[in-house]
Amino acid sequence: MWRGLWTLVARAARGPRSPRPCTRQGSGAPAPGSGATVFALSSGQGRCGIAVIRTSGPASGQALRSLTAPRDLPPARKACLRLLSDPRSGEPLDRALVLWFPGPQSFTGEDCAEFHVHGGPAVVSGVLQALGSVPGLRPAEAGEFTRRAFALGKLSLTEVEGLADLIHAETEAQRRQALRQLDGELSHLCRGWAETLTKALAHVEAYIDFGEDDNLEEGILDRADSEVRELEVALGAHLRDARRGQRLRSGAHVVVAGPPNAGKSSLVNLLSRKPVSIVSPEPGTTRDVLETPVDLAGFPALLSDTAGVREGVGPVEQEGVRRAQKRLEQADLILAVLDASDLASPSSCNFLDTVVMPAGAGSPNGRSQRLLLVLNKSDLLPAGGPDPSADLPPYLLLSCLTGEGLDGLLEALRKELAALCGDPSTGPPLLTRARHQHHLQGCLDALGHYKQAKDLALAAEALRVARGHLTRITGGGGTEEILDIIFQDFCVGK
Ligand SMILES: Nc1nc2c(ncn2[C@@H]2O[C@H](COP(=O)(O)OP(=O)(O)OP(=O)(O)O)[C@@H](O)[C@H]2O)c(=O)[nH]1
Ligand SMILES: [K+]
Ligand SMILES: [Mg+2]
Repeated sequence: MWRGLWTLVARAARGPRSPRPCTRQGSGAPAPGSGATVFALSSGQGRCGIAVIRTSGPASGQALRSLTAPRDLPPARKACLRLLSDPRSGEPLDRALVLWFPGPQSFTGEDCAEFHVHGGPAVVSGVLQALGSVPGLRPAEAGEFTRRAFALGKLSLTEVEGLADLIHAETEAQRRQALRQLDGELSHLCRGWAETLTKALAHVEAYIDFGEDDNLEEGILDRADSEVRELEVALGAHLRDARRGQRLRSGAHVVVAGPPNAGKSSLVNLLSRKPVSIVSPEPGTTRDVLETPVDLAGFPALLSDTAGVREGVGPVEQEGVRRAQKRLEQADLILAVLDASDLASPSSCNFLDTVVMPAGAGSPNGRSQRLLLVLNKSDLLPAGGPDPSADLPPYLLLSCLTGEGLDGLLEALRKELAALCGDPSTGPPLLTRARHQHHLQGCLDALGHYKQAKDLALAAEALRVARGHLTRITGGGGTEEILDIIFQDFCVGK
């Protein structure tokens, strides 16, 4: 009987289809293994000290031999100095380091070669042209190296996404998150969850096949139920965190708001270290929402400058105020700016009552919004600090003019953003894309169907659907359509 059960475990683990086919069709670039060997410049464009050109495919060894003298292959994975010359004319092109990576121990899993040449444009184009003349070689499409690595099982889909994010990472926190994803933490987690479902499915199928059999382990369906319950809790916890990884990838929305002339635009310019917004003593200078991507204390953010909130103004400014309010509703974090020397003015009081206080108590739609209150122009304050009669929530003092208080503000921002985006160096791996969130939710919904299923066949089917969602996160079965989207992010040579 136990043998019967383990056959089922194995069958369920294999699933209805092989999860990782070795060749893929219909995904833009030609399927790997189709015989073509590709080459591209993999380092950046332009004049540089060293440029790296690489090839991947069965003719890589031939390409290396055709361009180098002596014409033997260097030892695997060892850099060797070689004279490169054009195989057609014999003309010397460069003296360069070459590397030979026989498959499958290479980035793509295929035979690969690397040429580390001097980075001048003429050398690079000479070597690229020489490679193009070798039979069986053609230029690589954008992302084709990584695509081949994925197709040959060298990288999972989440690792591919991590690699794309690493190439585009602009802040420290983004780099940390991308590196963790590239290291396979998210794929590992998803595979573990999928295994749990495989076990639960095996138990249900065993009961379907041998339910009447006395030899079947007792409580086998209860075991499946408790596995599903544990998984639901784990998935729920990750989904609650879902927006954090995405914020870290694309930047948290930080909206600078306040009454006219409080110094909002001055603060935006200070934080972004460039003159993004016009600053002037005239109230109502900023009329539209101005967005600028910034690195705030190591976290990526999209900073929005907005029109000063006040009433009784002309139609254009009124529209600016309406847009400011709309943007406030979408903010992940509000930077509320008031003029410290003007706290008793009607516009300051109005802003405190309508924006600052409600944010602390939970916004109208029930979810509380993060807000930092900044009292700007501290240089204008008397020695005793801001007007003690103003009943204020916790605040930070700042002078955009002198820069005093900026360090304190940056530290407060770092804490807020770490809470919003999650700390990429600790804790469980984050879901970095809407795609991950979609499949986790799909998995959770299917587990709901499992619990409500009226018969065991439907219950088993629900588990298969749930597991299908998890395997699609890491790139198993039916992901062709998203491959193109993901590989669009890659440049030629990656
Ligand atoms: N003394 C002093 N003046 C400041 C400080 N910050 C800004 N200002 C001045 O305050 C005036 C208004 O600054 P802005 O940055 O244009 O203010 P704003 O809130 O964007 O104004 P609107 O866009 O019109 O709503 C300008 O003259 C600034 O030079 C500060 O810390 N100290
Ligand atoms: K102004
Ligand atoms: Mg302004």
